[in-house]
Amino acid sequence: MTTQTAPVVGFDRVTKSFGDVRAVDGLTLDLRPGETVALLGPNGAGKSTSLDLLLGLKHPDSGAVRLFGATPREAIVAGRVGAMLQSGGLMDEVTVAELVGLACRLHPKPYRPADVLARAGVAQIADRKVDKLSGGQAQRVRFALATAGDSDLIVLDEPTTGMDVTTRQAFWATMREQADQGRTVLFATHYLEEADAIADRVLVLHRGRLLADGTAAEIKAKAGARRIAFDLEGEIDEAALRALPFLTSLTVSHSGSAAGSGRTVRIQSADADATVHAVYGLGLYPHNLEVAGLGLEQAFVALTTAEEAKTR
Ligand SMILES: Nc1ncnc2c1ncn2[C@@H]1O[C@H](COP(=O)(O)OP(=O)(O)OP(=O)(O)O)[C@@H](O)[C@H]1O
Repeated sequence: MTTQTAPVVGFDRVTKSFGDVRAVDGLTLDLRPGETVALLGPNGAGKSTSLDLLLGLKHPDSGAVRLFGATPREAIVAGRVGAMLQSGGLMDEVTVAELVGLACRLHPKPYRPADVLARAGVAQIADRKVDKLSGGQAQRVRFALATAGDSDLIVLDEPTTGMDVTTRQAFWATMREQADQGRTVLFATHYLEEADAIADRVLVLHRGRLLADGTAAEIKAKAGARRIAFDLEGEIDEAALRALPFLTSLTVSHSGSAAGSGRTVRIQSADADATVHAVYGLGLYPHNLEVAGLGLEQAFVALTTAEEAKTR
C-alpha cells in the first residue's frame, strides 16, 4: 500500500550478485520528496544495477526496494516514476513524434505530446525516424519519454552522455525546472561537475556499498584533505618537504619566475594547518601561499582510492 509518509525511494539492506560479483552489497538508503540526488561511483560500482533494482527491472537477492511505500512495479503502473536508462533501445521505424505520443498515451497522468516534444528540445526533429538520430538527439528523446507524464520521481542513468556542451546545459536547465516543481530527481553520472552543480545530495557508491552520502560540500569535507600551494626561492630539500606531517601528495615544479630558480610546491594534506606550520618550522619562507578545499572530483578520487587501499 502507498502511504503518505513513505520515502520516495527506500532501499533496505539490498543485495544483488551476478555470479561471484556482488554488484549491490547491503545497500540501505531513503530518498525524500523534492531531493535532487546524484549517484556517483567508479566503473562497476553498482550504479546501473541499483537503478535497475529501483525500477523493478532486476530483483534483489535479499533486502527490499520500495517506491512511495509500494513495490517498484506498483509505483510505475501508477505513473509515479519516469525513467531514462543508459542503453534503453528506441524502437526502429517510428518517428520521434510517434514514440513520444505512445509514451504519453501509456502514462496514467500524461502531458500533451507537443509540450513534451518542446520541453525536451526535440520538436524540430519530431518527424525523424528514431533510428536515424545522433547520440545526443537520441538522449533527448529518451528524456522526452521519461517526462511524458506528471511523475513524482525521475530516474536518469548517465543522461548527458553523448550530449554536447550546449545541449547538456539546456538539459540541466529543464531538469532543474522539474526539480523546482517538487519532483524527486535521481541521476547517475560520471561528470562530477554536474553532481556538484546540480545535486543537493550526493551518494558515492563503491563496490555496491554506500561510501559517502551528503551534500557536495560534506563529501569534500569527508575526504578531509586540502590543497596547499606556495612558491619557494633557492635550493629545495624535497626529502624534507616529503616528510611534512599529514602530507598525502607532493609535486614540485618550476614556478616560471623571472629569476629561474623559483619552484612551486603543491601539497595535498589531511591537516593543512599542521602542514603549513611545519613548513615554517623548516625555516622556509613560502610566497603566494594558498590553501583550498578539494574539488568534488579530487574528493571522489581520494575517497575511492582510500577505500581501494583498505579492501586490497
Ligand atoms: N547482467 C550482469 N551479469 C554479470 N555481471 C553484471 C551484470 N550487470 C552488472 N554486472 C556486474 O556488476 C557490477 C556492477 O555493475 P554496474 O553496471 O551496476 O556498475 P556501474 O556503477 O553502473 O558501472 P559504470 O559506471 O561502468 O556504468 C560490475 O562488476 C558488473 O560487471
